[in-house]
Amino acid sequence: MKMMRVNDVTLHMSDTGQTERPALVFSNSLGTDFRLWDRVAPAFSGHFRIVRYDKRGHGLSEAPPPPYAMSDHVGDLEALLDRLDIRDAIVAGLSVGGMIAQGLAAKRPDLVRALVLADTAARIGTRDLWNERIAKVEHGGIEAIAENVLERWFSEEFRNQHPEEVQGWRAMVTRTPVNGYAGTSFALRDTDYSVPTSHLKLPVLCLGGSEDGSTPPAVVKATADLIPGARFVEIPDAGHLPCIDQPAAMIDAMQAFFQEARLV
Ligand SMILES: O=C(O)CC1=CCC(=O)O1
Repeated sequence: MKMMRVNDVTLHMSDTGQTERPALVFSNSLGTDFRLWDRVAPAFSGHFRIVRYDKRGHGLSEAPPPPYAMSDHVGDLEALLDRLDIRDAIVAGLSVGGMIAQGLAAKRPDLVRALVLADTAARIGTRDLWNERIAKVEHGGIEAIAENVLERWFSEEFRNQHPEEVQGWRAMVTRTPVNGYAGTSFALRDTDYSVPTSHLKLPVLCLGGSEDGSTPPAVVKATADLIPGARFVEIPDAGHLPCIDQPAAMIDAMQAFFQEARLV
C-alpha cells in the first residue's frame, strides 16, 4: 500500500509498470476506487509507467468533509504528478475522472500529453440532479441510491448475467464515505468545463458505452465535438464502466489511439 500526502490530503495510490517510460495515469469515477482499472491497466504495463490513485473521499484516501470543488480534485492530481516527477502523461479518466483529466490538461498542459476521456463530458448532469443526489446520501447514506447507481452503471443484461460481480460493485459504491460521495457530487454540480475543454490542443480519445445510463454516447460525443481533432468511439454492449463490462474493447480502442497518435 502506498499513501502520499499532497495538496493537504492523504491519497492512496499505485505506481507500477515501466518506471522509466512515459506515464499512463488513471482517474476513476464517482463511488469507485482504483480497482476500477484492474482489467485494463495490465494491458499497458509493458509500455508505460502506470499510476492509479483513489481520489479524495474514495477508496483508502482521506475523506475531508464536503463540499469539494473540481479544482480540489484537479489540484490533488496535479500535486501527485509533480511529486512523482511526471510530465507528459497520458491521462485516462472515467466520468468524474474524465472531468478531472480535462481540468488538469487545461491547467497544466506540461503534465498532460494526451487524454482518454471515457463515459464523461464537459458537464455531467444538472444542478437539480446533483442537489437531489447530495440530499439523498446525506439523509439515507449511499444505500439510498445504490440500486439506481447500479442501473446506470450496468445494462440489464449484464446485471442479470453477472449478479455476483454486480454485488461486488455494489459493495464498492456503498462503502464509499458519504463525505467523499457528497463532496464530489458538489464538485460535479458546480463544474462546466465546456469553454476550457473547447480550447484543448492535444490528442484526445473519447469513449462512450452504448448502454451508458449516466453519460450516454450522444453526451460523450458532444464533448468530443468540442475538442478540435478529438476522436470518438462508441463501445458496443458497454454501460457506464466499459473497463468492467467490455475491457477488451476498451483496451483495443486505447491501443489503436496510442498508435495513431504515436504515443507508443
Ligand atoms: O450517475 C452516476 O452515478 C455515475 C457517475 C456520474 C459522475 C461519475 O463519476 O459517475
